[in-house]
Order: sequence, then C-alpha cells, then structure tokens
Amino acid sequence: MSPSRIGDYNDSDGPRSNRTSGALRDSPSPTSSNRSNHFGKMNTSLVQSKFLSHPEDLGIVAVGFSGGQGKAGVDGGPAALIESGLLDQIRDELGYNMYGHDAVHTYKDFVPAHDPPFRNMKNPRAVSAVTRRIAEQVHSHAKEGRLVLTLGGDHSIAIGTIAGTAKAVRERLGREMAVIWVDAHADINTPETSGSGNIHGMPVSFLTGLAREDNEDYFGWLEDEHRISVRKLVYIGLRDVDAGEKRILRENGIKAFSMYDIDKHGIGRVMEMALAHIGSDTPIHLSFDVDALDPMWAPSTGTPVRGGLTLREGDYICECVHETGSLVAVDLVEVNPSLATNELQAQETVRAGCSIVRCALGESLL
Ligand SMILES: NC(=[NH2+])NCCC[C@H](N)C(=O)O
Ligand SMILES: [Mn+2]
Ligand SMILES: [Mn+2]
Repeated sequence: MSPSRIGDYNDSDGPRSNRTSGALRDSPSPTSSNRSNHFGKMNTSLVQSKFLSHPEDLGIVAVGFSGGQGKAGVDGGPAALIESGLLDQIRDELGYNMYGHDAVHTYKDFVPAHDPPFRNMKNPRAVSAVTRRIAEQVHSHAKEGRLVLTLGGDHSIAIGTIAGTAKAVRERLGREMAVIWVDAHADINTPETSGSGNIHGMPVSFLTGLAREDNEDYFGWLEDEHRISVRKLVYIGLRDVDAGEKRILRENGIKAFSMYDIDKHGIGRVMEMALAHIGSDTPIHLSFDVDALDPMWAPSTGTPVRGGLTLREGDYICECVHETGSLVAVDLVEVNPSLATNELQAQETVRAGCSIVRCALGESLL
C-alpha cells in the first residue's frame, strides 16, 4: 500500500471534543442528559445503547468519493455538510466525543490510472480498493464500541461501511447485524442486471452475497464476516426499482416498504413493521441515501426521483431507529452540492442531510 495516503487520518489524535463537561456524569440517569445550547434549553435524550460500549463516542469517516457513479461533485458532499456546521452541531448540541473528524478522505492513492469495465461495472478497481479501505476505517471505530458516522460520497461506499460494521459486530458481539436501507432505489443490481454499470446501484448485491467475485481487485476481498443476510435487510422509501431488482427482492423475500406502503399505512406504522421485522435483539446499521427524500427537500443529488419522503418522514425514520438503542452505524450519502441549479437548492439539500444525521444521532425536541 502506498505510504502517502492523501487525507488519511491518524486515529490517535481524537477525541478533540468532550461531552459538555460533566453533562453525562451530572445527568439524572445514564440514558438522558439536559444540556443547553444557543437555542436555549434543549433536552437531548440519547437513548441507552444496547450494543455500543462507548455510545457517547462517535467515529467519523468523511468520504470524498464519486467513482460509484458518473456525475462529478458528490465527492464534495462531506465538505459541504461539515462547512455548514454538522460537526459543531454533533459536538455542541448532541455532546458526542468525535474521532476521525479532522479529515475528508479522497483516496486518491487507491484509484488506479487504468480501470476498464469488468463484468459491466464502471471503475471497478477504484471502487473495490476505496471501499476496502473504508471498511478498515469503519471497522477501526466500530471495534472500539463507538457509533460510526460515514458521510458520502456516492452509495457505493456502503460496501465499505457495512462490511466494516458487520465484521466488528461479529467480533465484538458474536452477532449478525441488520441493515435499514432508506432510499428511492434498491441498489441491489448485480453487475449482470445493472443497466447503468454504476456500482452505486449494486452495493446491496455484494453485501448480501447475491453478487460474488473471487478476484480481490474486484470485491473478492469481501468475506462472509463482512456480509449481511437478506433476512436482516429492510428497505424504506423505494419508488424507482429496476425490473431485475424487483425480481431479486421477490425471489429472496426481502422486506421492503415502498412509498406505496408509506402512503397506505403512514410512516408510524411502517416503522413499527420495519423494526418488528428486525427484532429488538439485533444491532442496526442505517444507510440513508438523501434521494429517499422528495426532491422538494433534497434536490441536489445525482438520481432524484419525485414522490419521495417529506423531511419529517425522513427525520422520523432516523428518530425511531435511534430510539431502539440498537443503532451501531449511520451512513448519509449522495449529497451532491454541485448539481443544484442555484445556491439555495444546494443549501437546502445540505440542511436536510444535517437534519437526518442529527435525528439518527439522537436529536429530539422533548
Ligand atoms: N445510490 C443510488 N442513487 N443509486 C441509483 C441507482 C439507479 C439504477 N437503479 C442503477 O442501477 O444504476
Ligand atoms: Mn438512491
Ligand atoms: Mn442509494
């Protein structure tokens, strides 16, 4: 591996921040604490975590990578989220100790000069090498019992985030974890069913083992310890699913709540059903594609689809998942500030992304 990995961080320099001194110790119970911020008194109750040994510690991986799809600019997502104040909010309002937050990784040294399509996949070596590195980064946080937040980047990076968390959860707890995938798309194409060849439409097929490859330069580094079961996967927000993907979902009996289901039952009932499917004894990795939100709330993304979640529905999903106490990792992906037709659109998308992350990390009003 190259000695000069641009942007790679030195994990030894965290944490920079501390929970507002004594806030945790002075709180009436270990499950909640009262802190005030510049909005006045705010009670942020972080739920008792069932699976983290250090739930107040947050490992952050900011991934400036766009090779899983063809549009430039999604690699600028993490910087835009951070510049808008996301990390300050996480530290000052939610009170996490942050690790790994001082770099946006670009993975330049992991991207080969020559990277022709392989089995119909575009940039396959780059995406394989970068996600392999992301898996190590996420794993290094997760194995310490920290909650892990990854900021993308396109959704191909979830190959790394979920592989890293799944491995750490097996090692630490001897358990399989569940994944809640919130997205307009199922991202479960195999290389052969994909019409686009974009790997951000394929991560779930590699993570579940529905797509396999022996060559380690093309995701052959994925082992059983990195994988998740199709039985522990739940989708929310689907509305643009390819024909081949529908077949895969059907044939594997994968639990999916589309926008139809949300209209029919309401988001409250859908979350009850989604969490009941997972069960209360299973660690959860939440992978949130900002395009799950309606373009009214998140227009600045690579593959927007109308008829999506309201911002409140998106926030509610995250609040419910946080409330389970089972959350071990969160991804927020596909924020692409450069696709906006005006500055306000970019800002709105970033603002929605920040809201989603804060809710997943335990922001609540009461
Ligand atoms: N992460 C995403 N935004 N994925 C969009 C995927 C779109 C389409 N299903 C494809 O395979 O190319
Ligand atoms: Mn999507
Ligand atoms: Mn996606």
